[in-house]
Parts: sequence; structure tokens; C-alpha cells
Amino acid sequence: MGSGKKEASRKEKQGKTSDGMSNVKTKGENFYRSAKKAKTLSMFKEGKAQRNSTGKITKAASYQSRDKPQARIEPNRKWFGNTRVISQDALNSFREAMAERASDPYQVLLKSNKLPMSLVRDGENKNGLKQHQAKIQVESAPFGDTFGPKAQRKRVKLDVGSLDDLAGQSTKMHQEYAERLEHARLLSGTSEDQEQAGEADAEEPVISTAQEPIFSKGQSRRIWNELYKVIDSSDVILHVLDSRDPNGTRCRSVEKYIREEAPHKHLVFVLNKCDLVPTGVATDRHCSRQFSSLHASRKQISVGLIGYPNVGKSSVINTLRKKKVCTVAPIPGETKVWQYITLMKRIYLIDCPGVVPPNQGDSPEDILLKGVVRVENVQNPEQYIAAVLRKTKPQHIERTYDVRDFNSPTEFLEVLARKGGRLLKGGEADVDGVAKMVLNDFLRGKIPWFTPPPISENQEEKGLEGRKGRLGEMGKVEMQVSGGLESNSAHLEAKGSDDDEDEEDEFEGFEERLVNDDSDVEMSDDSEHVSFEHASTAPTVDSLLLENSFKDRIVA
Ligand SMILES: Nc1nc2c(ncn2[C@@H]2O[C@H](COP(=O)(O)OP(=O)(O)OP(=O)(O)O)[C@@H](O)[C@H]2O)c(=O)[nH]1
Repeated sequence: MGSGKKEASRKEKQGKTSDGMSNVKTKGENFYRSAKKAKTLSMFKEGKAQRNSTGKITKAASYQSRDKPQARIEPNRKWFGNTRVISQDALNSFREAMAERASDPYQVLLKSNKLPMSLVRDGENKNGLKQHQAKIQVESAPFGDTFGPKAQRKRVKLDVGSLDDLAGQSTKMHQEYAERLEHARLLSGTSEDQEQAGEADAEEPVISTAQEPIFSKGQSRRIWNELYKVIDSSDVILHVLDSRDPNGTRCRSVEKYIREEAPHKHLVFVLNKCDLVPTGVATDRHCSRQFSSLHASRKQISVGLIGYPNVGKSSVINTLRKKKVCTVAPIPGETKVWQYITLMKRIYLIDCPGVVPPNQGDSPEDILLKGVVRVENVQNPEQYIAAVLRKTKPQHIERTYDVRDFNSPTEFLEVLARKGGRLLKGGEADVDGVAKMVLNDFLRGKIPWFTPPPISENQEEKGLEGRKGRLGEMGKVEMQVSGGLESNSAHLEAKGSDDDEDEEDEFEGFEERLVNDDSDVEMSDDSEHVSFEHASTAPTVDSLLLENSFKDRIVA
């Protein structure tokens, strides 16, 4: 837009009215051509259609043509800007130089992304040309290299010379397989009849759920090999049980194995963690005769400790030794390999990694609540809280966490999380974390629980007198080790108390002590308290050696 005289003449040229403004283009909306307008105008640039005298189109304009235009991409130099063509020789020498540098441990290839590494590493590629070349090479390898006296290639070892040999070998392998099956059956403690019955039952549809691999801890071949080493090297085997669930932590298949394969070895049950059960319950599992003699003829005896993971095998050894000789941890699987510990001149203790007998029919829930797996590795721990709440009394949960009036395990976890300020992003309760905490508290004895000792009808009638002999049912010798709190050692002497009221009082006291004790329960050397006893049905033992050697430690 001009100004002054020039602008006035422009307006005049455009033949505008006197006011001069109505149709004049002014800067703004209608001043420049729109893209659409420009396109239409350029369309006409190519020329108009030619018409004859009657007005019919004789030659269409280019924009009216129906011919497809020829598409063509203009080549651009930039396309080739990043490439270089080199000869095969140059490539080979580059590869050699690179290989030399790469094999030199004192040199490092910097900026490898700037180099055409795909060309350099071409040989590593399994697919494509190289593989093809390799194939040709194999196919065209000379006969002598493979079969001749100077053969360089390894031939497959068949170990058989004839077809008969092969048949014989397969029969042998089948026998070995059958033996292995028999061995596994022996270990799992099931007879062939039971197995067949199981198979018959299995005809009914069984809904099997996928089990996390973590629930097969303690069942590996390595762990079982360790167990066999311990059993083989021991004269006396101490089977350590968790007194909160002695039956659940019994390895029946191992007991059966010892009974059948090594009947001369003494199997002793040790109830550990007695401080975590009320005195009454502990004494109910108590038997009343001492070892009279044990292996007098032997120069030395080895005592192996076996049992489920985390039942306290290492703690028992530390307690007996009055020293930290084995690593103890509140997590299962701390003991990885068997180890020998000299208790005294003639007695050796052997610690064994915790074993879990396979095919016990235990659900993941049972396995977890026996303390066999590490809680932090469990997925969705909240699904096991219902079982924890079932096994514990509401008042114990209330006293431990100060949480009451919840309708479901999830609600319990949520309340607990909010109470402890364990919240995730967005204020959501950290149910997962709290569930793990509750499970750990359950396993480590912060929440009191125990499986009541089995009471037969006869024994109920006879009262405590009857219950005293209960471990006779096990038909085994029992040693009871009470670790933990000092006050707890009193319960061994309290076994004569046959008053039910007394028992109730003890339980109350026990609960209080347990709830008030916030610290992680650790074995204390001072509280060492060991008693050896055996049931009337137990096998007789040979000499007094063990008792004499333990003299200062035995209370009975
Ligand atoms: N309250 C209490 N806790 C115990 C007792 N004995 C052991 N513990 C605890 O139980 C946990 C496991 O003890 P360990 O001796 O490591 O158990 P382990 O059987 O050797 O375990 P693995 O190494 O898995 O075979 C530790 O935290 C001990 O402090 C006991 O008598 N009372």
C-alpha cells in the first residue's frame, strides 16, 4: 500500500467510488490471495481448453485431462552424502586391522557407533551369506577330515556296536528309571498302592493351580544330596521341629528313609522355639526318661541336625556350642551347605541346610506358613493373610497391631497400612508391604500362635497324666531345646503342673510377654536349656556317652 499521491492514483485506477473505500483492497483479510485462489489461478496458467465454433471442447485444458501424470522423484545429492564405496581389498584390510585391535586387551574401541560395525562383525552373523558359506564348507569338507585316519571332526559316541547292544542298553536304562522311581516313592513316603489309589482318584477332574517356583524351595537335588551326606555321616540324627507346628515340620519321608535304610541310626526329635508356645503346650510334648547310654564303644560320634528350613537347626548348634559358630538368620535357606562343628573332643555336630520333603500335598499357603520360603519373594502376599487370621486369635492380632473390627483380610491390611502411614503414590494403602510385614511377624513369633497338640479321647479322660506320655505315640526319643527368653526355661520344670487353671494363667503370662517383646527373637546363650528324654516306646540306646558329655548342659 502506498501513501499520498501514489495511493490516490491506485484507487482511481481501480475505479473506485468517491469515498474510495468500499471495494478497495485494504491490508487485512482480503488483501492477499488465499492458497485456494492461488491454486485455481495457477491451474489456468497452463492454458484454457480449446473449443470449436459451436463451443464444444476440442482440446481439453491440461487441468481437465484424464491422463495420469508421470510421477518422478528428483534425485538428490544428499541421499549419497553419508556413503562411501570401498573396494573388497580395502574392506578386508579394514577388518583385519579392526580384529587386531579388538584382540588386543590393552586397546579399546571408542566410538564404535561411528564405524560400520555390521561390516566388521559380518562373520558373527549366523544368518545370511556367512551361514550359507559355512554350510558349503561343511558339505564340501574332505572325506579324510571326517572319516579317515587323520580325521579331525569328532564322531558321535553311540557306545554300542550292534543292534542287540542297543536293545540291551535301552532295557538297562529302563531298569535304572524304574529304580529311580522307586527311590523317589520311598522318599515321598507313599507306597505303590497309595500311588495307584491316587491315580484312581485322579480320574476325577482336579483343578490344579500354577505354583510359584519359589514354593519348591528346599526340594532341590543339591539340598537333598546335602541331607544324604549328613545322614550318612551321623550316628545320631536330631530332627529339629518347630514347637508351634511339630507335625507340620516333620519330614516323614526322611524318617521313613532312616527307618528303612539306616535303622541303626538314632533319630531324636528336638522341639525348638519352645518359648513361642505356652508352657502347657510345651510340657504336653514332653517325655520323661533320660538317655541311659549312647555309643559307648565309639571313639567319636557325629550328631546331624536336620529339619525344615528356619526351624532353628543352626541356633541349636550355637546354643550347644555357647558361641556363634553357624550363621543364624530369620530367613529360610541361610545354611547352604553342610558343616561340621566340634562340640567337644568326641562329639561333632553337623549342620544341614533345611529340607522340604516333596509330594507332601502341601498348598503354597501351608508351605509359606511353615516359614519355608522368603516372604519378600512371594507374589501377592495379601492372599495368605486370611490363613494367618485363621491360625491366630483375634485378641492376639488386636494386641499386636491395635486393630479391631475389620470385616475382611483386605480391610485389616488397609487399616493397618493407614495406621502405620504405609501409603503408596496417590494415598493408596501399601497392602502388599503390610501383608509381608504381617507374614514375617507371624513366622518370627511376634503374633502368638501354635497348633494344639493332638489329644486322643482316652487321654482327654485321663487328663494331663495321659497327655504326658503323648510323645510316646511318636515312638521316638525326644530332646527338647528351649531357646529364647530366660523366663521360658521354667516351663521344663513346670511339667508336673496338672491344674488347668494354672495352665490358663501361664498362657496369659506368655501372651503378654510375647506381645511386649518387640525385638526380633534371637537365641541367647544364657538361656540355654537342654533336656534329653525318651518315650517308653523308644529304641534302647547303648551307652551314656552323650549324656556324660553334655552333663553340664542337661537338665532333666
Ligand atoms: N523365639 C525363638 N526363635 C528361635 C529359636 N531358635 C531359633 N530361632 C530363630 O529362628 C530363626 C532361624 O534360625 P536358624 O538357626 O537360622 O534356622 P535354620 O534351621 O538353621 O535355618 P536354615 O538355615 O534355613 O536351615 C532365627 O531368626 C532364630 O533367631 C527359639 O528357640 N526361639
